[in-house]
Amino acid sequence: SGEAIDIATTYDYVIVGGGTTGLVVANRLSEDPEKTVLVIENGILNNGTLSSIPGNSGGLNTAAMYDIYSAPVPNLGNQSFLVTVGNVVGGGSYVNGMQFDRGADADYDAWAELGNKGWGWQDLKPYFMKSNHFDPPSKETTKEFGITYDRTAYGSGPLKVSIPDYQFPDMKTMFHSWDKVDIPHSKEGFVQPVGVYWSPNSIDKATATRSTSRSAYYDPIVSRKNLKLLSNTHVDEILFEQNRVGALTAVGVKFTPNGGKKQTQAFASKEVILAAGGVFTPHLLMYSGIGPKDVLKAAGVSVKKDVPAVGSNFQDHIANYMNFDIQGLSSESMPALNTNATFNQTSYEEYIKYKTGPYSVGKANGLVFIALQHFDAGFKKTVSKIRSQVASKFLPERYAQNKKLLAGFNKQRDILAKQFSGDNAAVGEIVIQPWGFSGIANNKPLSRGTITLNNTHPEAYPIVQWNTFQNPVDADVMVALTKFNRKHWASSGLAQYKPVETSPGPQYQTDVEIIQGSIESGSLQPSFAHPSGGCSMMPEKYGGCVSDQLLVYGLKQLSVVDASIIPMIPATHLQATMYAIAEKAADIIKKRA
Ligand SMILES: Cc1cc2nc3c(=O)[nH]c(=O)nc-3n(C[C@H](O)[C@H](O)[C@H](O)COP(=O)(O)OP(=O)(O)OC[C@H]3O[C@@H](n4cnc5c(N)ncnc54)[C@H](O)[C@@H]3O)c2cc1C
Repeated sequence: SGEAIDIATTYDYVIVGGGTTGLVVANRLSEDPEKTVLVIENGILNNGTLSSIPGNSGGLNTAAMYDIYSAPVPNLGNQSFLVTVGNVVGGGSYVNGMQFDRGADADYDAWAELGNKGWGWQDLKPYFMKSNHFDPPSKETTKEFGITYDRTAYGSGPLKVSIPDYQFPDMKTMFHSWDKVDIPHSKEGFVQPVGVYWSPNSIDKATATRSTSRSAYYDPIVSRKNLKLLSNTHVDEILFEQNRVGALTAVGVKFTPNGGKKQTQAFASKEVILAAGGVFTPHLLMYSGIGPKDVLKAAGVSVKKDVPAVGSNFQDHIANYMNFDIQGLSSESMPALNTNATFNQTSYEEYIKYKTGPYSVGKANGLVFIALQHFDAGFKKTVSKIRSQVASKFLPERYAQNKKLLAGFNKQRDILAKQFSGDNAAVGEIVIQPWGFSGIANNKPLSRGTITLNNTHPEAYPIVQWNTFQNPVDADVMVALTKFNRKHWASSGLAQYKPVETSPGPQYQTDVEIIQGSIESGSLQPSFAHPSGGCSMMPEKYGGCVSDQLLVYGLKQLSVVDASIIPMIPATHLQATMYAIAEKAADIIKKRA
């Protein structure tokens, strides 16, 4: 792959992006040998072990990611942040933290409530099951660590997920430090995702390696004659044909193999399918002339269709990477892999020989997803604050000028206010790891970001603006969650570790100090690597970008299947949801053919 195609070629489907969703859709559409499918992916087929060995997942594999940085975020001290996106065959699934979980039923029901028929939890559940397969840990590990799970919550799909047999000894204390905390305790996160529970990783138990959209959906079918993957190749533009009355049909793409080779074209007789992800799908649409006309004009891109929804409603989870100095960790620990060369060496040999030990586990297998009332006694005040706000005051300027965008946000706000006042949807997240690192996240932001074009180089990386904390409620929630997590680290369940907060730091006590200190110490991050929403699935009256059939409004034969379509970000790491969305998308696309 990656070789130049000199002659224009026609396929039934051209898929832009061979990442998480792109490869799922490619697999399903090419099940019919009569249908031809071309996938074009900017990244390479990477066979390195940095990502495939689970124990390496603590850090970022930046070589397999884009080097794109955000616009300065006004409420985060005008800092720019890395926008984490995979640039590799497999996309995010190849570089992610391998957490595998889902949002609450209410998180998906919200999508249906926004007017998307067929996108509630009961509609999506079969597609979660269609995509995954779960392997439990050994009986001994299950017993020793008090792990609970329910196999029937998973299916028999291509993506292999598991809780590894090996667990760091401290995971037992760290996980069970939650036993007496007054929050729901869930036997299985895929059945009841609100509460504290054991959670799998996208690790194939049979090989003890990372399971990705490539390993699960592409490698096994690489020999299909009707499927072609062009890797290391950039899609530059979507090609449209205009009929006499001006209607636009997507007919193909322009692309260039990386390395200064010649630009060429490929044509799609049925559909061009965008799977370039939450950051680059909005970019490609705008660069191709589909987007808010003022954004396009400012960058000198000629407007083919004015679609204000492109690059609007952009969302992510907000993270606070808290850290505690702790004492008395077992000699077998994640930090010991970095500090003890002998332990590292024997662990690595154990992994290579027996596929077990510290290198066979990912970041961790414990998650806490909690409703606002579980961590904020003043939650009712927060709900009234949300309800009494003049929404447009806390949104990007474009919302004040666009009634549909504002109507869409107001509908989302109603749903969020309902979630914030109840206990059936999570607002906050705490990741349980067997050491002093304690990442927490506000999973239900009210602030909305934008993706726009670089005015001098519209073909270059887009301008990603998260707008973190534009709505002050988002900071209130983060403060409450930070205090709650502090309290947990000071509780008897963790007393044996004598934890001392190092990040953001105990010197920050008032609400204002907690936010300022978290920004200054660098613990606060605008993204949990879940950029989404920039081409949202919503009715047109709500300023949507694609319909519940995933077609871009006002255009023919152009669909979107990636994280851009998420209208409201669910409280979960996104990948399991992306696999389900892609499975459903493939069915929708097959049906209309
Ligand atoms: C560092 C990191 C950690 C994460 N951790 C977790 C986790 O622990 N658990 C979890 O559930 N989720 C996690 N996620 C999120 C999850 O992986 C993503 O939400 C998911 O992969 C998104 O799928 P997608 O198909 O929308 O986009 P992607 O998987 O990003 O696929 C988009 C693909 O399109 C390609 N592309 C873009 N533009 C072009 C172009 N113009 N031409 C050709 N190709 C193009 C990209 O190279 C990419 O491969 C993480 C993500 C990252 C980046």
